[in-house]
Amino acid sequence: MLPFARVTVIGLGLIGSSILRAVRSHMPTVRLTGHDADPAVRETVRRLDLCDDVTDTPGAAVIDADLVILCVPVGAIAAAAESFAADLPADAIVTDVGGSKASVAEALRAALPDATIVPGHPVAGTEHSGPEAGFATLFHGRWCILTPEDDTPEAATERVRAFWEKLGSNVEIMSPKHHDLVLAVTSHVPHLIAYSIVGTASDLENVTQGEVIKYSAGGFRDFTRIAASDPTMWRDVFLNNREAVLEILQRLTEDVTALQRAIRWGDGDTLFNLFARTRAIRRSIIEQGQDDERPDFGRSHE
Ligand SMILES: NC(=O)C1=CN([C@@H]2O[C@H](COP(=O)(O)OP(=O)(O)OC[C@H]3O[C@@H](n4cnc5c(N)ncnc54)[C@H](O)[C@@H]3O)[C@@H](O)[C@H]2O)C=CC1
Ligand SMILES: O=C(O)C(=O)Cc1ccc(O)cc1
Repeated sequence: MLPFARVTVIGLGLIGSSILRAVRSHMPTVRLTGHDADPAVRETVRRLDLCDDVTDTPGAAVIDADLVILCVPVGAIAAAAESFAADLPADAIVTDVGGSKASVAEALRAALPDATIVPGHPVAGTEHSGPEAGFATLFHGRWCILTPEDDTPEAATERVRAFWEKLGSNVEIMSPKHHDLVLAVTSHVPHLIAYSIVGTASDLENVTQGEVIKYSAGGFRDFTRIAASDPTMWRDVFLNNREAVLEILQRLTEDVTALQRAIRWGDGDTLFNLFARTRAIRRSIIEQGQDDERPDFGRSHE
């Protein structure tokens, strides 16, 4: 028994197109409809034949949907939801994939006051964007976090859970506020660090005579991958998770200051103990199969 028969995806970039591909692959009888605000993206999705119908208007896309998934940058969620509000069937469930949750949940509720909404976030992605960057296995073995409201019918949350499990994900339920704090630590601040160090290195290119790029085979290269992530998407994430990101940045600043002091005073024990602890964290992530070095992670398209 499939959780949904007619699924509509609004926003057909990396995540939206990956969902289309994954539904085709895991639930081939589901009728798939897509819409994107950008006509060039709609054309690409038609050419790639990723869904049954690509509509030119958002209203036509949702008119007979039983699940609508918003896959747009979090700053565009309100406008995207408003654009189809008048055509949404009363019994449809609306979800999204935005990387921040508290402000997104509020925007969805304001735009769709009577709808059944189960906000979500697949914690799976890459630094690429657009419909050609998507792939069907993106969600395999990855967490998808759902943040239903207190009065969301449990049956609706369970159907959305079943949908993500069909795509190969593990599903966890938490409050939007807790999601935003956890993701600030594990994803948002790490991206900010990458953007920041690559920017600093680039500013220093005059001093280093081009050697930053030349010798970027080491750890710096990993930072450049993350810092190549979509500028619109990440601008919106930081503006929509301001409180948690600022809280974690404050903690990080204190910890970096402590390391600065250890280096200045030659306190090798402090440095060694931290590095040993962080090495163990990396090893436990790999043991849990949560790293990107899995053979099916789909990086072959890079
Ligand atoms: N990129 C990643 O690794 C991940 C992204 N996310 C979340 O997924 C969402 C989408 O991100 P990506 O797919 O990476 O971005 P993307 O840039 O590849 O695709 C976004 C698409 O949304 C379209 N769009 C923008 N405003 C629209 C509107 N009002 N109506 C219809 N279409 C509209 C754009 O034209 C674009 O094609 C974001 O909210 C992001 O936080 C979640 C997990 C991972
Ligand atoms: O590419 C990477 O390293 C990522 O961290 C992917 C990612 C980006 C944004 C999300 O909300 C979730 C996952």
